[in-house]
Amino acid sequence: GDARHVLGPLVESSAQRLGIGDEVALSKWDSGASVEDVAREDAVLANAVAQGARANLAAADVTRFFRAQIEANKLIQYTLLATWRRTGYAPPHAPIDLTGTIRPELDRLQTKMIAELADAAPVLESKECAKDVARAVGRYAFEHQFDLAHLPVIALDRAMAGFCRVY
Ligand SMILES: O=C(O)C(=O)C[C@]1(C(=O)O)C=C[C@@H](O)C=C1
Repeated sequence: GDARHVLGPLVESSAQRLGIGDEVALSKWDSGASVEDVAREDAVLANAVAQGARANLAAADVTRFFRAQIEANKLIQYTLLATWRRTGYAPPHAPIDLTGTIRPELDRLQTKMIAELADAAPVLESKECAKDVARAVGRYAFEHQFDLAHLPVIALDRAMAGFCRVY
Protein backbone atom coordinates (compact mmCIF):
# COMPACT_ATOMS: atom_id res chain seq x y z
CA GLY A 1 0.00 0.00 0.00
CA ASP A 2 0.92 3.64 0.49
CA ALA A 3 3.04 3.05 3.59
CA ARG A 4 5.17 0.54 1.72
CA HIS A 5 5.70 3.00 -1.10
CA VAL A 6 6.82 5.93 1.08
CA LEU A 7 8.79 4.01 3.73
CA GLY A 8 11.01 2.14 1.24
CA PRO A 9 13.21 5.14 0.33
CA LEU A 10 13.57 6.13 3.98
CA VAL A 11 14.69 2.61 4.89
CA GLU A 12 17.18 2.60 1.98
CA SER A 13 18.63 5.93 3.07
CA SER A 14 18.80 4.78 6.69
CA ALA A 15 20.77 1.71 5.57
CA GLN A 16 23.04 4.01 3.58
CA ARG A 17 23.54 6.22 6.64
CA LEU A 18 24.47 3.14 8.70
CA GLY A 19 26.90 2.11 5.97
CA ILE A 20 28.68 5.42 6.47
CA GLY A 21 28.88 4.42 10.17
CA ASP A 22 31.40 1.76 9.14
CA GLU A 23 33.62 4.55 7.79
CA VAL A 24 33.10 6.62 10.94
CA ALA A 25 34.13 3.65 13.08
CA LEU A 26 37.32 3.19 11.04
CA SER A 27 38.15 6.88 11.43
CA LYS A 28 37.67 6.57 15.19
CA TRP A 29 39.81 3.44 15.29
CA ASP A 30 42.57 5.50 13.67
CA SER A 31 42.09 8.70 15.68
CA GLY A 32 41.19 7.17 19.04
CA ALA A 33 38.29 9.64 19.32
CA SER A 34 35.19 8.65 21.27
CA VAL A 35 32.26 7.20 19.34
CA GLU A 36 29.95 9.68 21.01
CA ASP A 37 30.36 13.36 20.13
CA VAL A 38 27.51 15.21 21.82
CA ALA A 39 28.31 18.57 20.20
CA ARG A 40 28.12 16.99 16.75
CA GLU A 41 24.87 15.23 17.65
CA ASP A 42 23.38 18.56 18.73
CA ALA A 43 24.50 20.15 15.44
CA VAL A 44 23.01 17.26 13.40
CA LEU A 45 19.69 17.55 15.23
CA ALA A 46 19.53 21.36 15.02
CA ASN A 47 20.22 21.23 11.30
CA ALA A 48 17.59 18.51 10.81
CA VAL A 49 14.95 20.46 12.74
CA ALA A 50 15.64 23.60 10.67
CA GLN A 51 15.45 21.69 7.38
CA GLY A 52 12.41 19.82 8.60
CA ALA A 53 10.60 23.04 9.45
CA ARG A 54 10.96 24.14 5.82
CA ALA A 55 9.28 20.85 4.84
CA ASN A 56 6.48 21.39 7.37
CA LEU A 57 7.77 18.69 9.71
CA ALA A 58 7.31 19.10 13.45
CA ALA A 59 10.51 19.46 15.47
CA ALA A 60 9.49 16.55 17.73
CA ASP A 61 9.06 14.18 14.77
CA VAL A 62 12.37 15.19 13.19
CA THR A 63 14.29 15.03 16.48
CA ARG A 64 12.90 11.62 17.43
CA PHE A 65 13.73 10.25 13.98
CA PHE A 66 17.32 11.50 13.83
CA ARG A 67 18.04 10.61 17.47
CA ALA A 68 17.24 7.01 16.57
CA GLN A 69 19.40 7.25 13.45
CA ILE A 70 22.30 8.44 15.60
CA GLU A 71 21.72 5.73 18.24
CA ALA A 72 21.78 3.08 15.51
CA ASN A 73 24.98 4.59 14.11
CA LYS A 74 26.59 4.31 17.55
CA LEU A 75 25.37 0.71 17.86
CA ILE A 76 27.21 -0.12 14.63
CA GLN A 77 30.34 1.73 15.73
CA TYR A 78 30.50 0.16 19.21
CA THR A 79 30.03 -3.31 17.75
CA LEU A 80 32.67 -2.88 15.05
CA LEU A 81 35.20 -1.26 17.41
CA ALA A 82 34.73 -4.03 19.99
CA THR A 83 35.23 -6.65 17.29
CA TRP A 84 38.42 -4.97 16.08
CA ARG A 85 39.69 -4.54 19.65
CA ARG A 86 39.20 -8.24 20.30
CA THR A 87 41.22 -9.22 17.25
CA GLY A 88 43.66 -6.32 17.54
CA TYR A 89 43.15 -4.95 14.05
CA ALA A 90 40.63 -3.24 11.76
CA PRO A 91 40.25 -3.97 8.03
CA PRO A 92 42.87 -2.24 5.88
CA HIS A 93 41.65 1.17 4.71
CA ALA A 94 42.83 4.46 3.28
CA PRO A 95 42.97 7.45 5.66
CA ILE A 96 39.49 8.78 6.44
CA ASP A 97 38.72 12.47 6.96
CA LEU A 98 35.77 12.52 9.37
CA THR A 99 35.12 16.28 9.46
CA GLY A 100 36.18 17.08 5.88
CA THR A 101 34.58 14.16 4.04
CA ILE A 102 32.38 11.85 6.10
CA ARG A 103 30.30 14.37 8.04
CA PRO A 104 29.55 16.41 4.89
CA GLU A 105 28.43 13.12 3.32
CA LEU A 106 26.10 12.53 6.29
CA ASP A 107 24.83 16.11 5.90
CA ARG A 108 24.04 15.60 2.21
CA LEU A 109 22.24 12.34 2.96
CA GLN A 110 20.28 14.11 5.69
CA THR A 111 18.88 16.64 3.22
CA LYS A 112 17.58 13.74 1.12
CA MET A 113 16.18 12.02 4.21
CA ILE A 114 14.24 15.13 5.25
CA ALA A 115 12.44 15.05 1.90
CA GLU A 116 11.74 11.33 2.32
CA LEU A 117 10.53 11.97 5.85
CA ALA A 118 8.12 14.59 4.51
CA ASP A 119 6.86 12.10 1.89
CA ALA A 120 6.33 9.50 4.62
CA ALA A 121 4.65 11.91 7.06
CA PRO A 122 1.11 10.54 6.41
CA VAL A 123 2.21 7.19 7.89
CA LEU A 124 2.80 9.03 11.20
CA GLU A 125 -0.95 9.46 11.50
CA SER A 126 -1.66 5.76 10.99
CA LYS A 127 -2.36 3.37 13.86
CA GLU A 128 -0.37 0.85 11.86
CA CYS A 129 2.75 3.03 11.83
CA ALA A 130 5.00 0.74 13.88
CA LYS A 131 3.87 -2.36 12.02
CA ASP A 132 4.40 -0.63 8.67
CA VAL A 133 7.93 0.38 9.70
CA ALA A 134 8.83 -3.10 10.96
CA ARG A 135 7.55 -4.60 7.71
CA ALA A 136 9.47 -2.06 5.61
CA VAL A 137 12.71 -3.12 7.30
CA GLY A 138 11.75 -6.76 6.84
CA ARG A 139 11.24 -6.16 3.14
CA TYR A 140 14.64 -4.48 2.88
CA ALA A 141 16.27 -7.49 4.59
CA PHE A 142 14.44 -9.90 2.30
CA GLU A 143 15.40 -7.98 -0.84
CA HIS A 144 19.06 -7.91 0.19
CA GLN A 145 18.96 -11.52 1.46
CA PHE A 146 20.03 -10.36 4.92
CA ASP A 147 19.18 -12.49 7.92
CA LEU A 148 17.02 -10.56 10.40
CA ALA A 149 19.66 -11.27 13.09
CA HIS A 150 22.40 -9.70 10.94
CA LEU A 151 23.86 -6.53 12.55
CA PRO A 152 22.91 -4.20 9.67
CA VAL A 153 19.28 -5.29 10.03
CA ILE A 154 19.32 -5.04 13.84
CA ALA A 155 20.74 -1.53 13.48
CA LEU A 156 18.16 -0.69 10.81
CA ASP A 157 15.33 -1.68 13.16
CA ARG A 158 16.92 0.60 15.77
CA ALA A 159 17.36 3.41 13.25
CA MET A 160 13.73 3.25 12.04
CA ALA A 161 12.28 2.90 15.55
CA GLY A 162 12.35 6.69 15.82
CA PHE A 163 10.02 7.24 12.88
CA CYS A 164 6.68 6.60 14.57
CA ARG A 165 5.41 8.64 17.54
CA VAL A 166 4.93 5.38 19.44
CA TYR A 167 7.11 2.37 18.77
O1 LIG B 1 29.97 12.25 13.39
C1 LIG B 1 30.32 11.37 14.16
O2 LIG B 1 31.36 11.46 14.86
C2 LIG B 1 29.52 10.15 14.31
O3 LIG B 1 29.91 9.23 15.03
C3 LIG B 1 28.20 10.07 13.63
C4 LIG B 1 27.05 10.42 14.58
C5 LIG B 1 25.76 10.43 13.71
O4 LIG B 1 25.10 9.38 13.62
O5 LIG B 1 25.50 11.45 13.09
C6 LIG B 1 26.96 9.35 15.63
C7 LIG B 1 27.54 9.50 16.87
C8 LIG B 1 28.15 10.75 17.34
O6 LIG B 1 27.80 11.01 18.67
C9 LIG B 1 27.82 11.89 16.45
C10 LIG B 1 27.26 11.73 15.22
